[in-house]
Amino acid sequence: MVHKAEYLDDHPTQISSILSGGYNHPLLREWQHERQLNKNMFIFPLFVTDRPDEEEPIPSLPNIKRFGVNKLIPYVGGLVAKGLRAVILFGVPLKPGVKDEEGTAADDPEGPVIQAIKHLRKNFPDLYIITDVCLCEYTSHGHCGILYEDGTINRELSVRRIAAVAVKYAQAGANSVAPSDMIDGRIRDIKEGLLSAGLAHKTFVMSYAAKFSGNLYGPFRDAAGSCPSQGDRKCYQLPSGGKGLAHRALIRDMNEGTDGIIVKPSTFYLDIVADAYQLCKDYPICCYQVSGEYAMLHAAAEKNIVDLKSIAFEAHQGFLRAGARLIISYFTPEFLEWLSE
Ligand SMILES: NCc1[nH]cc(CCC(=O)O)c1CC(=O)O
Ligand SMILES: [Zn+2]
Ligand SMILES: [Zn+2]
Repeated sequence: MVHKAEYLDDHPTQISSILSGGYNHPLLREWQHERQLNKNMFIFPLFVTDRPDEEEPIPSLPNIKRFGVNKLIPYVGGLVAKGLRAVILFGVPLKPGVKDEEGTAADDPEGPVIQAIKHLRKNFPDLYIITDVCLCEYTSHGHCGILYEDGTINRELSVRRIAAVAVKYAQAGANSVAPSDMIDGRIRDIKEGLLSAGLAHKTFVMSYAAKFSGNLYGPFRDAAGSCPSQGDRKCYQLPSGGKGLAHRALIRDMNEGTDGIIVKPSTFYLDIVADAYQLCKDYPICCYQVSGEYAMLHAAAEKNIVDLKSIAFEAHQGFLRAGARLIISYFTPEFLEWLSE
């Protein structure tokens, strides 16, 4: 067995152990990045409500607010001026009584998402609009699909409904649809729906292909009011130890015709991101730094355990290192500033 390159035997000074010459200058340190963080990689999550004048902070998500359409446009305008390229929309229906078993409100033409798509499209023609597609914000039970009487997911009805919602968002002007339920077969139904609607050629299907069920979605569920009233999502979203299952889910969504791949959460799942980079090498890989990850970094910064800006760079550089090309991040407004400095 060989532990040492042969030529080193002639060099007792171990010249190959001297690495610091490669990073002793700030510019050199940047040259060591295979890829640099860039404004065009960032996708900003927006919570949109059906109360047009609402602008409401979310206590567990520092600096993030829920917006009604009237407040959304000026807010997004400020970010577009700083270089924002893409957003992902999450609907938050607040009107009492709109939630039902089937999530009917998800594609209500007067509902928050379709209204937001239309206003954003009109005001910012170049903004790339992705819509999260899920039923959990709209169902009375808070699950991501339609349920059988025994509370388990009715796959057939769920994916049909999710596909119908995705098509409505694309018809309203969304550039991309991102189904986040993880129910088998929804990518195929969405693609077929887009094809029948004549929209498949201009809609990017970005699947949450490896979405793990876990402890990091709490602040989001506060923001969106989408916590399941009974049970959890463990029967349709992956167990945290499920590396093999994650691979199979990535392959499933590629076979069903997805265009892009999201891995979520990110920081605790960088091995899965790296695996996706190999397994889905012909697809753009997107990391979603979820609400819990974001909130934890803020909490640590408030306790002076970390410096917020440095830790945010470190985390996001980790996503790129693992193989991500896109990042859904609540830090997007900060990065638009930081990357301008
Ligand atoms: N299914 C909807 C959805 N899409 C993205 C997130 C979470 C994002 C975050 O925590 O920032 C969720 C919530 C969930 O699965 O409970
Ligand atoms: Zn050996
Ligand atoms: Zn959901």
